Amino acid sequence: MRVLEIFASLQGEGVNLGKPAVFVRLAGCPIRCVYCDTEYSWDFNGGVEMSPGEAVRRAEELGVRGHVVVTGGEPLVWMRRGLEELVCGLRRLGAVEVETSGVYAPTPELDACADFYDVSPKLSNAGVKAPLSPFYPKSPKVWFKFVVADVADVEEALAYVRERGIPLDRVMLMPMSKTPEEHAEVLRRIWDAAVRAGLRVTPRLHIVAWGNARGK
Ligand SMILES: C[S@@+](CC[C@H](N)C(=O)[O-])C[C@H]1O[C@@H](n2cnc3c(N)ncnc32)[C@H](O)[C@@H]1O
Ligand SMILES: Nc1nc2[nH]cc(C(=O)O)c2c(=O)[nH]1
Ligand code: SF4
Ligand SMILES: [Mg+2]
Repeated sequence: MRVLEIFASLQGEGVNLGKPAVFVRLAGCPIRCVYCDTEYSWDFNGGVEMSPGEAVRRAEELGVRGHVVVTGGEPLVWMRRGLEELVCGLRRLGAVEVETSGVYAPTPELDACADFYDVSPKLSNAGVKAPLSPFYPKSPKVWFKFVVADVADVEEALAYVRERGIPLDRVMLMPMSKTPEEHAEVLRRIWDAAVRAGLRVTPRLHIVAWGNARGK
């Protein structure tokens, strides 16, 4: 598999917000959302070739225990090519959270080792066709994060979850942002709409602290 970066940071988003964690970012994404803050991850030939065992060893060397985040790119493109071994191996460091668009259902072998799925379904603001796999609304390990930039996006997210029977307490709105200024501006823009919709909001801690810096 091709690994872009392995680093220690705080989980900046979602249900595990604020937890110290090791991040393993895999290369390659075919989805290409217009707002993507990680465009450098799209290239499938990016990063370095690494066995799952070697990636686990490097993650372990960083010394952080308790939580691991596997992300990308779209990490699930590596299913049956090492992702299952990686996620199962990383469990000796702590709980493993997989960040995914939700387009691909996990293999049973991946599902056996993943503790959380942090699924970010694509609304019309992503400008792509990326249908959600029916696996996710039914899984007890799933939390959804919808990237929103304005009131219309919040309303679209609410309609999206209602249509699919996704429980509202599993859903979070996340401000579309790459800078602290944009983060604050979008939060203010969506705040009242989130209250009206009854939807929880997750900030993006790393964006507030560092902007869109690599390795944070
Ligand atoms: C880079 S993606 C990698 C995982 C997977 N490809 C996905 O989209 O969930 C990690 C997270 O960043 C979010 N994200 C990407 N660009 C963003 C932006 N400009 N503002 C807010 N969230 C963004 C995605 O929605 C996703 O939750
Ligand atoms: N601190 C921090 N938290 C994150 N949570 C999910 C991330 C990702 O890019 O998938 C991410 C990231 O890039 N940085
Ligand atoms: S699916 Fe994730 S990594 Fe791929 S373009 Fe969209 S936000 Fe970026
Ligand atoms: Mg990120």
